[in-house]
Amino acid sequence: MITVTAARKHYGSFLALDDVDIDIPSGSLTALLGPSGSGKSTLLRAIAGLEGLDGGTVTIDGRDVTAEPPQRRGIGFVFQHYAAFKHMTVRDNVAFGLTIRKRPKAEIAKKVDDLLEIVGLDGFQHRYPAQLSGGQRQRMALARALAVDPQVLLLDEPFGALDAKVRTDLRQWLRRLHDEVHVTTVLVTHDQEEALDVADRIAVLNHGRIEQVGDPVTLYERPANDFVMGFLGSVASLGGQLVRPHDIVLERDHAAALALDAKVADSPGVITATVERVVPLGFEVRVDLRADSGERFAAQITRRDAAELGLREGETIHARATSRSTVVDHDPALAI
Ligand SMILES: Nc1ncnc2c1ncn2[C@@H]1O[C@H](COP(=O)(O)OP(=O)(O)OP(=O)(O)O)[C@@H](O)[C@H]1O
Repeated sequence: MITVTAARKHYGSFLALDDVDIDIPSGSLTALLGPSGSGKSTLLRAIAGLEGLDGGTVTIDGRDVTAEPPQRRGIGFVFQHYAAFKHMTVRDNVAFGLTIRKRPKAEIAKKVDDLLEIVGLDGFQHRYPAQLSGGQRQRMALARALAVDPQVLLLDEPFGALDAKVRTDLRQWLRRLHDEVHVTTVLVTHDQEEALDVADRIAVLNHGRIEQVGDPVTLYERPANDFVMGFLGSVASLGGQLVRPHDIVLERDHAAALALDAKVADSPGVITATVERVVPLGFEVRVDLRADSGERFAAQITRRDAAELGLREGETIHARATSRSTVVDHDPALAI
């Protein structure tokens, strides 16, 4: 378990970490998610020991490492732009941490072979970093970080510089790798889809503070506040209330909309709106709407529902958030 308690960090007069408390369970893959400048990297670097804190403590498995340098914290680190040793082969790059620790040659050879297989780079041991793709280089970086059996693996936007398809492949690969090696992993990302896809816990940061920590489903379905709700998925403002676009049901008939089972607290009720656009998104359809009040919002419905409704631009429709709606929980007692 990594425990960060009351972490504070200033850069000049700017407060980058504002009394951050977080527990990261052993064996978890925890994502630090937040917008640019929210303090994710600063928190990760503080756990790594690459950034000193103005106040607060970091413990790893019960050991207070606040005053320890990075090399004594038992961590492996991978950055967005991994600094490989260009003049060394893949094999020697991965072996680096073991070589400087003067491990026996046979042990190093076995370990490197095992790791290259785990990261899917067996057969690449004699290549140089320049002869690898960006995704392969990041996998080599992970193998190198794992070589010294770290207690904790810290990843700062490791796939940030790669194109969308490679990113998606690599994050699924990371999830499988984590299931195999179980090392406590902390991943910094600003991409909510990436966090939802790979992490078993997500901490949402904003302005140097943690807004909420929880598993992806809890954060998506029971966000503690508007910020978390808006950051983890699309939102629509319906009668002044934030709801998920796919939790909005559309009816041609006002009475049918009123009859919908909508046990949502502070339900905005039935909103009468004009269809502005119908946008096919594949399996679903996004319906852009303008309420009589002038408020614009979007509903997301299946193609089948859209076909049944036979929606046309300019028509009037009745919208309601149903009982399945994710409505922000304003009760601070329930906020995690
Ligand atoms: N060495 C530094 N000196 C001054 N300000 C810094 C320094 N490092 C970070 N900051 C500032 O602290 C804030 C938090 O930075 P941090 O890198 O932790 O954010 P982040 O959430 O990781 O953002 P990003 O996704 O853009 O990397 C930012 O406003 C940044 O400009």
